[in-house]
Amino acid sequence: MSHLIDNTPSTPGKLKPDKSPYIHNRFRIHSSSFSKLTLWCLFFIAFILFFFFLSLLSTTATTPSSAAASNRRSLGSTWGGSAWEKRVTKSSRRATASNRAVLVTGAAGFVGMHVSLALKRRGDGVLGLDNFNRYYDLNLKLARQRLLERAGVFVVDGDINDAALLRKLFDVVPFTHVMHLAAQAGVRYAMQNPASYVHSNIAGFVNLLEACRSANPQPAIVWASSSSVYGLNSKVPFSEKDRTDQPASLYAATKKAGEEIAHTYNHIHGLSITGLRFFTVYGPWGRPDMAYFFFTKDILKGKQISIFQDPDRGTVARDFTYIDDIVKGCLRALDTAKKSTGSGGKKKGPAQLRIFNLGNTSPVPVSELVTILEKLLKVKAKRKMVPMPRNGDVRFTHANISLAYRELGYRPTTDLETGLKKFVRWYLDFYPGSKKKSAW
Ligand SMILES: O=C(O)[C@H]1O[C@H](OP(=O)(O)OP(=O)(O)OC[C@H]2O[C@@H](n3ccc(=O)[nH]c3=O)[C@H](O)[C@@H]2O)[C@H](O)[C@@H](O)[C@H]1O
Repeated sequence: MSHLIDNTPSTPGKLKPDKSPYIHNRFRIHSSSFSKLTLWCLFFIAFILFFFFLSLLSTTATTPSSAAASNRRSLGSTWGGSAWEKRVTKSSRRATASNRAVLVTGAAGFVGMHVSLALKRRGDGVLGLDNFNRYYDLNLKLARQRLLERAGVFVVDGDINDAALLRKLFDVVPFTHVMHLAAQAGVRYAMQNPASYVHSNIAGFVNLLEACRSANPQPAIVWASSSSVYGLNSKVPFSEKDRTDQPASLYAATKKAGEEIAHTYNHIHGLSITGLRFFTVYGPWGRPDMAYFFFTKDILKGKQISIFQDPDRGTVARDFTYIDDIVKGCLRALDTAKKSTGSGGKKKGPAQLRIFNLGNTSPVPVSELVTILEKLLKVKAKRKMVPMPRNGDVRFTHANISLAYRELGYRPTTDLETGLKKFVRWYLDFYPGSKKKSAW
């Protein structure tokens, strides 16, 4: 130890002069073996770095598989591999009587699940796609997925913003149709998370249309617009020819933007596109963020519910439409959709572009909805009448469905009480403890 102490500099940058030849020699011997060791270490490090950068280069190269891999990482889903491809192919295989292979986006969603089941039941090839986001209870989405799985519908876990995934799906399956139901829904949530509406309803929709226009053959597209596009329009009932340039929520604005984007892709690329304006869809397996759903939950819990009232004209009402009627409308839209005219990204001629209202044509005040729920649940609601907040809601919706009737043969048959009865039966079955906890 002493020699080391002896050689410590007394002045910065200087070594003390060597006093012993022994020490001097040892130092020389050490320093020469040290420099050899350093050299070898440097070689070794350079060698490792060389291979590290080589592997980095090969993973970031823009080959489809590496792009897919990086997309997968960034979007948090997992897809790919031969077992996965087999499931995709099997699910998309149509029965002999059908000539349709349908990609259903938002398949683990409310309308998506019902439409997928109906398509599968009649023999169409059906592949689901869903990003399983956490906007509402994931367990409900997973339960829908299990139901679909049992019916032979595979739901791919992925996002419509994942271009590589969409490319892959169209490579594996020549889809004849796309039923696009994936969206960020809810009119009031847009105040909290506007970006999610832009992400799903605009960026995601464009990404999907890009995949469709490049696909060969190009599929025909049927997609979910919304009654909310009528916004502040006061002319009733709402007809497809009425004004849709006064949206009352960002949700409505993104759906309206979707309609304009659809026009562009139809015009430039020859995609056949049908937009369906759904009017407040309800029923079994519904969305927990919707009023009829959380009213049921809160009434059973004995919690107070807020019923919105218009400060000027009182009644707030909706043209509530039962899920089975909506499903029939979706299937009719699919069956009457003409083929897209483009191929390989090039338009070959004018293509079909349609928009339809799918409503029930009989608006019901929200207070009446609550009265029906009270009767079905046998529990009195704790009502609080509050002025309708100006955060996305509109006072009234009422669909004119004559165009859908004429061209699709769409005719809704379920009144609100009948539909809610089916919803309540499902709810009590799905949440078995909820009735016992009620204030009844
Ligand atoms: O047709 C559509 O295009 C949209 O339908 C649905 O929107 P809405 O018609 O607004 O349904 P929903 O929220 O169930 O409110 C129902 C009624 O309860 C009233 N309402 C609501 C909440 C509350 O606390 N109190 C209340 O009175 C409220 O004022 C309203 O009158 C979808 O969510 C939407 O994604 C979109 O698809």
